[in-house]
Amino acid sequence: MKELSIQASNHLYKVHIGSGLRHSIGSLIKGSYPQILIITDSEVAPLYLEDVKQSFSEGRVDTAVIPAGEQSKCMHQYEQLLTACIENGLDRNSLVVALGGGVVGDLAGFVAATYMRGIDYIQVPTTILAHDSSVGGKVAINHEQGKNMIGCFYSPTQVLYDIETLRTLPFYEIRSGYAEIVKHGCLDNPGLFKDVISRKLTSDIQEEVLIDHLLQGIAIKSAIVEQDEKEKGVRKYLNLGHTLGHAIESEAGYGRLTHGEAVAIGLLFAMYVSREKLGADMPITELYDWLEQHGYPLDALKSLNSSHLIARMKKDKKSSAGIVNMVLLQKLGEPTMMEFQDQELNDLLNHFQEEVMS
Ligand SMILES: NC(=O)c1ccc[n+]([C@@H]2O[C@H](COP(=O)([O-])OP(=O)(O)OC[C@H]3O[C@@H](n4cnc5c(N)ncnc54)[C@H](O)[C@@H]3O)[C@@H](O)[C@H]2O)c1
Ligand SMILES: O=C(O)C(=O)C[C@@H](O)[C@H](O)[C@H](O)COP(=O)(O)O
Ligand SMILES: [Zn+2]
Repeated sequence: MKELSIQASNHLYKVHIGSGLRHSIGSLIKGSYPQILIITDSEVAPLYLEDVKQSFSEGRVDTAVIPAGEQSKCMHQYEQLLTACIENGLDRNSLVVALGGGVVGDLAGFVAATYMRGIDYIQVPTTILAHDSSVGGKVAINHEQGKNMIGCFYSPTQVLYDIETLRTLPFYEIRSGYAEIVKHGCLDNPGLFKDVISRKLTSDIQEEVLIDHLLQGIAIKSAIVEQDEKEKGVRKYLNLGHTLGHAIESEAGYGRLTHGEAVAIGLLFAMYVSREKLGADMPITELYDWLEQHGYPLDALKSLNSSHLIARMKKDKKSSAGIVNMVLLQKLGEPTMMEFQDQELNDLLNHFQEEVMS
């Protein structure tokens, strides 16, 4: 089992990565909780809920299952889960277990953050993408007008990552998760970026390779989060590819593209803008070819209206007074921020479509 520690503002928590951990969640948890609510989704439940439930030998364990998919990161599911907390009699000594991908993690984390003004929760990630979402403490639900608009910073007390669960992911969820690994490489480890895009992803990636990529991604993320938990400065860099990515997700309709697919298009755009505005030498063609080879839906942008996308980018959390603030790269491994007015962004988006995406 591999282990990493992350220093949050008010506690230190560990990330454990290993094979088959789901069978030992109950015994790996630090502290004792008389009452536990496991929150998961309708696709993960038949696969892993019983294993996790059985791992608890003491305490009352209740479960709540939300419909799988991005649309569940919403006010309705949030309210239903709070009702489940109340009806199951959870109190301030109870624990929420978020068993699933980023949707369950963000939603269950937000429930834990707000129920009785905050109770403990642990993340039990089951997707590759959740190497990113399970650490750092950003928890949220979406609003029709924008991703993660309602949320807070609230770190888990532990992250228990059972690598064996990743074996049941469909291929498009593997590539979705890899978009955030590519992002982490672009931000702080050009070697990781180059390693990933030199590979052909398959459904049976070697376990050692996968663990190595996940650990490198988590290490990059946690180093940034430890410096700036509440995103006053350098944490904004973790949003590379998300200014356009989030606009695509909400404009297309939540769940039409996966988060990673939208971020992948956003990464290409960030590289394109970095080249145009900073003269940066960017591996745009290499990344494009790798994404295309793996079937990322690169033509999704064509069907979306540019001015609608810009309006959505202006509502991004990094924007201020309607001025869009994008993460760019001076070179691989050297992120920076730049502000954009609508017209310039509109021109860049149109040229990007013509020069890179067509
Ligand atoms: N909080 C953060 O820092 C952060 C970081 C990155 C992304 N996110 C959020 O994470 C979400 C995306 O997360 P995701 O990609 O994990 O999506 P997800 O949670 O929707 O999971 C993807 C799909 O895979 C299924 N699934 C999950 N685990 C499985 C398994 N082991 N085997 C088979 N199927 C499985 C799910 O049921 C779902 O249908 C987005 O809402 C995004 O905004 C948050
Ligand atoms: O942890 C962060 O900080 C990130 O930006 C990681 C992103 O991958 C993630 O998608 C995050 O939820 C985006 O946050 P948001 O504040 O832009 O909604
Ligand atoms: Zn993301």
